[in-house]
Amino acid sequence: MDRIAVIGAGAWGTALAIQAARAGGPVSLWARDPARAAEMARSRDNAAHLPGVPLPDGLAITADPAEALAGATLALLVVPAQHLAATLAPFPPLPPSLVAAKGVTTEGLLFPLESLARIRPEVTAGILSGPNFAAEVAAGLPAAAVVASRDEALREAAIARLATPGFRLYGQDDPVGAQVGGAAKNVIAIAAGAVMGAGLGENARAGLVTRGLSEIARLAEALGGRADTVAGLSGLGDLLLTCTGPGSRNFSLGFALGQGQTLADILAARNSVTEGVATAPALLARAQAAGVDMPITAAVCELLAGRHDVPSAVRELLGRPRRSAE
Ligand SMILES: NC(=O)c1ccc[n+]([C@@H]2O[C@H](COP(=O)([O-])OP(=O)(O)OC[C@H]3O[C@@H](n4cnc5c(N)ncnc54)[C@H](O)[C@@H]3O)[C@@H](O)[C@H]2O)c1
Ligand SMILES: O=P(O)(O)OC[C@H](O)CO
Repeated sequence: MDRIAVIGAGAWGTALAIQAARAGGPVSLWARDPARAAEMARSRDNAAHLPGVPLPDGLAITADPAEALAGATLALLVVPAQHLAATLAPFPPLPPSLVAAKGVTTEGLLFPLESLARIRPEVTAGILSGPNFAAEVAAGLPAAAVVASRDEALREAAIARLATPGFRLYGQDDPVGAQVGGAAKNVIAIAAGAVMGAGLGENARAGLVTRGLSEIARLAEALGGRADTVAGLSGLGDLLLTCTGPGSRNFSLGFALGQGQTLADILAARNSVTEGVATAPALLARAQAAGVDMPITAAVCELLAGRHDVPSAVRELLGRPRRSAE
């Protein structure tokens, strides 16, 4: 079986490496900190990001990019969106790759495949995205996701190598729609959490998530993606998960904001990435550049910047002129 290199040993990279080992065949997992890589290799546990899940024997852990990529025919790039390009810049040539990060960069306003193309335009690439909490995938609980790439051979090879009956992968050819959905759902999840944390009720959340889906679809279409992708696993599916699952870091951050905690205090208590925080203003700027109205994203930006609290952000949203329903 072909070797998979997983680049990034946070919760999701580790879970995907476990899944790749479960699917059969050799797997390398690259962690950026050599001391952490050594500790993970010794203890067979990712104590910092996915504690208590044994790392399978077939999983080699290294902090050396060349060692991680040696012999790999597929790479999964699972570094947070803000750090993807800087992390990969010194790496040796990459094999065909799927990016599993979800976000937009503050610098350059880039979605993950755009970040990758800036530094490695020659790499055949796609997106792996869907409603997937790392801990559940690592535990082998059933999950589904999309492999979105314009390259059919990459889609088929990745699905053949990574899917199992419990991790169902669907190939599709709209990576733009998939990466817009994956990034933007983080922002809408912050909004949903804030509404719930402030006690505004289930009706408010359902309305917000539905309007959130609409604004994601508008942006995806403006950037060349498709509305049917946004209605699928990488859009609606992931929105459902992160706007209702308290295990979502974006939802729980919004919830804490809604309860009146400050952003600084919430972030200080975390050692994990909450992509929606940096992504919200970048997504809004990208949407504005494309002439797309994203009022919920704009409200989340105001909330994160401390310019509005939840009730005033909601009042502003409700006071907007109505569009016809979409
Ligand atoms: N955790 C999940 O359930 C999940 C599921 C699907 C997608 N994702 C996406 O996967 C990506 C990675 O998230 P995660 O949950 O695995 O991370 P995590 O929160 O578990 O860990 C943070 C990761 O960020 C890395 N990091 C921190 N600062 C960095 C820097 N300056 N440069 C490079 N790397 C740095 C750390 O080494 C670590 O690997 C994100 O885009 C996230 O949205 C996560
Ligand atoms: O915990 P979150 O909010 O970062 O969401 C994790 C995944 O993206 C869910 O699909």
